Amino acid sequence: PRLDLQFLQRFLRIQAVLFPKWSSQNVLMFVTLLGVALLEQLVIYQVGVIPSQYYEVLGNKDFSGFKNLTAVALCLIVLNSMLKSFDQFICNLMYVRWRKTLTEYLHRYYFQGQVYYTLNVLHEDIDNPDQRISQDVERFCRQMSSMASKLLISPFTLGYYTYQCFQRTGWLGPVSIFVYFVIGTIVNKMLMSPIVAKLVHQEKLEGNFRFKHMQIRVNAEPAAFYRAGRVEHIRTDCRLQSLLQTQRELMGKELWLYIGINTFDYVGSILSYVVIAIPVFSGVYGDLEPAELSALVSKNAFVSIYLIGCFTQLIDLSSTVSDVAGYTHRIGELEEALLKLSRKQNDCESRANAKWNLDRTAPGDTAFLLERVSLSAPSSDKLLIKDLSLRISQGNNLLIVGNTGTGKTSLLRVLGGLWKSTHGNVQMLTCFGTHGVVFLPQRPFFTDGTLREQVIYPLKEIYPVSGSADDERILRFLELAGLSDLLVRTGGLDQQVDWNWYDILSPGEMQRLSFARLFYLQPQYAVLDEATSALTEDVENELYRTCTLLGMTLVSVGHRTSLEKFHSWILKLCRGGKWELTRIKRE
Ligand SMILES: Nc1ncnc2c1ncn2[C@@H]1O[C@H](COP(=O)(O)OP(=O)(O)OP(=O)(O)O)[C@@H](O)[C@H]1O
Repeated sequence: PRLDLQFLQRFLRIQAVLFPKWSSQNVLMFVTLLGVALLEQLVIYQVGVIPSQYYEVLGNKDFSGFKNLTAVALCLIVLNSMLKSFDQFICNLMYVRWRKTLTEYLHRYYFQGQVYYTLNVLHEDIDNPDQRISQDVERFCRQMSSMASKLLISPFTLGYYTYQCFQRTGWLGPVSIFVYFVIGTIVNKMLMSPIVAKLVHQEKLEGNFRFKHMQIRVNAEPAAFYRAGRVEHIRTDCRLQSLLQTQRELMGKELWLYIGINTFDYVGSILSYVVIAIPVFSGVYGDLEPAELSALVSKNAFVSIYLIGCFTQLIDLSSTVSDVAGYTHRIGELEEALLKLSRKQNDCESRANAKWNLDRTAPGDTAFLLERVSLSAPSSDKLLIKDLSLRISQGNNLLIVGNTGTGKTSLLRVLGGLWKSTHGNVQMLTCFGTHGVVFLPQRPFFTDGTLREQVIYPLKEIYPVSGSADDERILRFLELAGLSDLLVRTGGLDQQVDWNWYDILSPGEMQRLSFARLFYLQPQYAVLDEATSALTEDVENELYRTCTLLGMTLVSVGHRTSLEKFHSWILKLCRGGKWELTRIKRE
């Protein structure tokens, strides 16, 4: 990542997100900021020429002029400070708006379909997408807003003060200042490029460090059983060290940039006097009195110092610009990956729909149709399943068995659309959810919120829309799942709890709660991936019986032979992609 064309393209794309229309709120805020900043500049100019007026009234010993000038100066200063504060306030508001717009934009793609899964599990070229969305976007918007008003106003101030400087010093003043600025910019550009690359790397390491802490937080219990404190301490410190090492290197590179910026600042302040000295020594102001000359010098000095100041401010922004460039690359990379994945997903969906419309050979009671499907694990050549043809239809419960790592869950991933098959055709002829298929993954999933929200998940609202009837259903299904006591612990279905469900439920309780959810959703097809592995055989029997009574067709992965009685087919996966599909005989 550098300050190159790619940076410009990514930056412009982000700007298009931040300012989607001319009438958008962000544009209006920007225009207001421009108005306030311009007004501020007008007042600054008036404040800037006050010292020269003081020279004049003091030189002429004009007391009433002095009083008037002091009154005007006080008013201008109050106005100036108010405008400056407003400027800051609008910048802060813009920061919040930008963050909202950009984060929501990224969320839209991130949570679309299974993009978040693909990005986190299968896409290895994008590191820490969570950190990019939460931290990098925040820093990008903060840095942008901190330089917004300075950047926005600079064309106006540069134009105005160049004209003023030209009027007072002729072409020599503005031209020498411009040349000075161009040299400064070229030097700074060279110093900034390595910083951008380093910053991108530093943010990656920052994400890795945070992830390590998150890993400990989520797995605190198993880690504590292993007495993993010492080893995790070493590993976490190791990540911290490499992060700090990169930060030190970044600071080393920034040192050269700061040397460049400060030299530019101080040489600039001398340059302003050189610009004024030229007409003074060349005799342009030979006929002026000393008081008049000092007033004129003060006025001219303000103009040229201000012009140099404008350029210096731009150069001073170099460190902010290099930060913005770093974050732009990280957010830009994420945006590109998100757009690519969501486009791919849309393509797949439309292709699936096209097939759905054209191919009407599949009977209406079929959920999945697999034709000569082969699949291997992502980024590996290991063949898990070869040429599997299968139809999963209503009433034909299927049990998938096989040794560890033979691809049982992988087959479910293909059915669920998380993975693509390497060969063959997989059709899902039903929908996800209450009228179609619901998956219970191997690791139960809970969200934050009340007990009701856990049971009705992923539905957002009560289903069906009948308050008390729904409550009764939930209570009944919690009882069927053997979780009536949970209701007492939570203090009711809708009691807000501030605990983490993973910490307070045992693995068995988690599986029971997943079943309560399944009963509530009551889909036509239930895909259960070792969903009763933490429960006794008796409880397993109970839960499976309830599923059958509720009319669900089951596709289960499991190791226990006791499961066979609930299924009519058994698919055994063997090593090397081999498989056997047999009908289970009833005694
Ligand atoms: N995201 C992934 N990237 C690469 N390989 C993976 C990924 N997920 C799983 N695998 C590999 O794919 C193979 C099949 O995994 P799968 O989870 O389907 O096994 P399984 O048959 O369900 O095993 P188990 O009985 O232990 O649940 C394993 O060798 C596993 O290491």
